[in-house]
Amino acid sequence: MFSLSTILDFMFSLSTILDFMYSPSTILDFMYSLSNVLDFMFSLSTILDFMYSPSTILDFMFSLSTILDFMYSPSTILDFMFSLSTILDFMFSLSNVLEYIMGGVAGSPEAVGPGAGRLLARMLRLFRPDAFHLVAAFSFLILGVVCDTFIPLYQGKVIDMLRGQALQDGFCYAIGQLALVSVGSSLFSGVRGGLFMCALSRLNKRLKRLLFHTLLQQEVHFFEENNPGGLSSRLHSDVDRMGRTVALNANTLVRSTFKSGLMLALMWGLSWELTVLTCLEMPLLAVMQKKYIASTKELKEQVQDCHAQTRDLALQTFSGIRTVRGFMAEGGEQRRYDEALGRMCAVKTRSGVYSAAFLLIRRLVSLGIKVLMLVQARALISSGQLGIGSLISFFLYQKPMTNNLKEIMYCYGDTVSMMGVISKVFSYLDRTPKSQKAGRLAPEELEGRIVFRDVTFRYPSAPDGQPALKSVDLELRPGEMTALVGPSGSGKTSCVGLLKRLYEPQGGRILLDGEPLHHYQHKYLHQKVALVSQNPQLFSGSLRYNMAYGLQGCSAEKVEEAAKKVNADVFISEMENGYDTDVGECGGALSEGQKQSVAVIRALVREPRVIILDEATSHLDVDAQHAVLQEVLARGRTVLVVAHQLKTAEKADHIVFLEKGVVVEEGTHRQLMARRGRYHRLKEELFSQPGGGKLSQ
Ligand SMILES: Nc1ncnc2c1ncn2[C@@H]1O[C@H](COP(=O)(O)OP(=O)(O)OP(=O)(O)O)[C@@H](O)[C@H]1O
Repeated sequence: MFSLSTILDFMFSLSTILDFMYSPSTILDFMYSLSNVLDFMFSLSTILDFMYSPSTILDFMFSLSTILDFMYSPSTILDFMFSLSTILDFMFSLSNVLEYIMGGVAGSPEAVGPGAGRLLARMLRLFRPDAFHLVAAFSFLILGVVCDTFIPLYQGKVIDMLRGQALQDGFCYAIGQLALVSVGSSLFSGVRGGLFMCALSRLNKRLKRLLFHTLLQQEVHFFEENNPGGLSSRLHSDVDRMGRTVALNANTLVRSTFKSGLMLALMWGLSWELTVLTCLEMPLLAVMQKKYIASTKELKEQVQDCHAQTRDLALQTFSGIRTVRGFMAEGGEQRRYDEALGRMCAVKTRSGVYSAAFLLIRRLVSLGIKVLMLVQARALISSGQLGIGSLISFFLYQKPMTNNLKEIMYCYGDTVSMMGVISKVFSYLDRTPKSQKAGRLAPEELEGRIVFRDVTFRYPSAPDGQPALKSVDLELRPGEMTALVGPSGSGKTSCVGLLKRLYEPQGGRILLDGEPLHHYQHKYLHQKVALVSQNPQLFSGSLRYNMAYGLQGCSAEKVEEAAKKVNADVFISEMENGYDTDVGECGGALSEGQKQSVAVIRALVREPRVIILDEATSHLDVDAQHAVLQEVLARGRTVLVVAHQLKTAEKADHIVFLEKGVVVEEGTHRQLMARRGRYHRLKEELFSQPGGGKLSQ
């Protein structure tokens, strides 16, 4: 018998390890199966010990007699249960309060909105491609549950057999059955956990891919309205959370519901009176849970707001560290962060106190029901309607049964708390970009003539609704360099934004070779109309990757040829890895001038017909500036320069002077100076200032 017990011990520990390996994240599952195994091992070893070791017989008898004592003396039961569970309740409530105060709370149950069922159904439909994994997982789940549920029944049977002779004929058979269901329970739940994790990671991949794709399609204004940190967190943590919550909760819900049904049937067979009392607890707790969720909804929202506020504050400070340091604003930022932390702590403490009070009341209700059950059990045993083995079986069912019900309620609360996140993610997935859909036009020959005809444009987020451009008419001719000049805020950058279709005008049209911009293919338009800005955005990767950015199949020769034309090959050849040099995060390993060279090459390799230079060469040396201008103007290209420097505007063939979103003057430098109008006045003003020469003030 000893060796049999050792083999069983070994098998149980092995199956538990396998279980854990297959479902590492399902800690609850693991703990639950572990407790089953432990339960079984405990009862088995107790039974074996009982037969072979007299001292344990005494222990066992003592524990049995304690149970019997409880049955026959209600006052002891009450004393014991009150003292034990009051201590436990108090400790639990205290730890809960502390956990909340220390900031350990996350997630918030929100009231279920009318569309919650629809959202959930849609979320579940996303699992459709994983149907095979899910069917297999649920099959193993049901097998595991069946095994699980029969464990206490066999334990009760074995205990009942002990009351007769030392060894009955069916005793070994009953132990074999018990071992079989225990091993089956661990094995099936392990395989089920593994399959669920597999389905979940596949869903995560699909959902993230889809959301990233949808976000990439949105118009630029969307990214101005939603900060990048928030979007990235939706894409990563929210998608992870919603997948995990729905998958694990569906798993737990099915398992707990099926198991509860099966257990209820077995418990009803043992004693219907005790079963009714057990079931009383559930609706009471459900009503309380609902009330608690409703009353703390606002508080939970406040906790989330506070989290977002502190996160944004830290992000803003870290990303603007140069400004913070430059203006010695560390103290101010620290104060702002401390204040935000203080607000968060206060809200969390309030939320923790509510939660602890709820928990305390819930525990007291559970305790009351337990007392009633013990009183009833005593009456049943006295009248001979219930055997000790059956009562032990019933109690062995009762705890997991209560746990199942708690799990079902937890799943409900957890899923409800995810509704806000799920609906936000779906709202992004459903969002259609507000920009006009690009057409299919992609002519082989493009002259590059741009015409702004009566263009009026207002930024969607403009606070006062004032248009940035009002009835603008202008023409950019091929082979000519046109300069946009005007004071700060006059609308120069807005013209560039419209030309690159980052925004859509509300009135008028922008034509490229006589066709509205949105008639052209998206890829074609951005290849033929290239923008080089003063502070170009570089991405982590090599110089070559950044130069050919967005161009698939761009040859190394083409990149190197463009670099030579603008004298950039000199600094590249001095770098240890040449074109393969890593530019660092956001190009942090390059100087401002080197970044501008990369941006110019990035535009040139596209062989554009229209080039927009937004003070794009301000950090280059004179030779490089000259080389860039020559290359840009070659091949009859249309060039638009946003001129912040006077000398840049003077070089242009045509100057357009903007003020408050209106074209007030245009012509060559000579014509505008002769007219002695706005351009002339600005030039005079600049020359009268020390260090003058900058047009945008
Ligand atoms: N993203 C935006 N959202 C709302 N309003 C904006 C936005 N960008 C610019 N504006 C407003 O539009 C107007 C024109 O701005 P724009 O950037 O086109 O001027 P600019 O001539 O390029 O100025 P600067 O020379 O300083 O770059 C300004 O009144 C500005 O406040």
